[in-house]
Amino acid sequence: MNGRIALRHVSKVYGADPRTALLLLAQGADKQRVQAETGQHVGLYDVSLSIPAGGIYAIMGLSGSGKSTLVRHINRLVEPSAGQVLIDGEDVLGFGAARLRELRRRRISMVFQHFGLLPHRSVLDNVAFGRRVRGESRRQAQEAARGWLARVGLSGHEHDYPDQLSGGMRQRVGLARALASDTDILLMDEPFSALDPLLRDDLQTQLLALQAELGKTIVFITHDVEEAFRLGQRIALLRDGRLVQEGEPEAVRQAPVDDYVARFLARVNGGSVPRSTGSARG
Ligand SMILES: Nc1ncnc2c1ncn2[C@@H]1O[C@H](COP(=O)(O)OP(=O)(O)OP(=O)(O)O)[C@@H](O)[C@H]1O
Repeated sequence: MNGRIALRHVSKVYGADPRTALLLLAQGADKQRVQAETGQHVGLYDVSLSIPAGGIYAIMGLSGSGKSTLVRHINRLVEPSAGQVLIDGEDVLGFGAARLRELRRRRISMVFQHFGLLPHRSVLDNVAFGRRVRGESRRQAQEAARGWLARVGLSGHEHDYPDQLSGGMRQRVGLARALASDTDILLMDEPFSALDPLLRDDLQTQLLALQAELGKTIVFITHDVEEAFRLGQRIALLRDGRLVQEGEPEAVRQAPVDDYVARFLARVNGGSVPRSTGSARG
């Protein structure tokens, strides 16, 4: 089964000669060796996974493990060195410029860690932006934007500018903007990482409620295992560009495939490190 989004054997090498790097990787070299021998950076290697429609799929891993690289393949902000990226069974690599633009405007929106707001536009115009780009009238787009700002608790701030808001409020604007775009897929790249724990908890609760109500397909990157387990209906763990384990949180928690995963999971196991099973994924 494909799922809404599927990656098939996706590899990404940042550098001028990905073929040499891919050959080394196929021979069993790791990311560090590829870098030492070719000077190139491995973003991802041979990642295949399937993201079901209508749930939150959490992607976790340490810094540099390839999380952003993976997610940016979905809207083709990053082009793979090898492999396929499918949305509803269609390979987005085959899309021409016009279809790609449509994909980004109508199907997929993105929320970034550092908000990505337009500094010289009001909060209202930031949230309305995606709808304006799609050709909606200013009045209609602003009306929808007002509704989403109310949903994330920001009524009364429509005419503020981003730099007048706290980090938590800016992130709510980012979320409202993505929701206002009315896309069925939401990519969220460490959206809550810069926030203090209480705010973070609050936004996680809000995201879970919104997802349950709206049924969007959300791909959520985090380096925080507790956040991944709280939000994800499925989780994937990356290490050095490779997918180490993927599945439902409880299944992963009960049966980590190796000691690395077991140590990574220690925090959601009350500090104890479960024994790895050494079994297959999932
Ligand atoms: N534009 C780029 N040019 C060269 N190397 C890159 C580029 N983008 C990412 N990389 C490398 O690819 C690897 C994966 O990076 P990526 O940003 O996807 O990881 P990440 O898990 O999202 O990290 P973080 O949590 O720090 O954001 C890293 O080694 C990184 O240095």
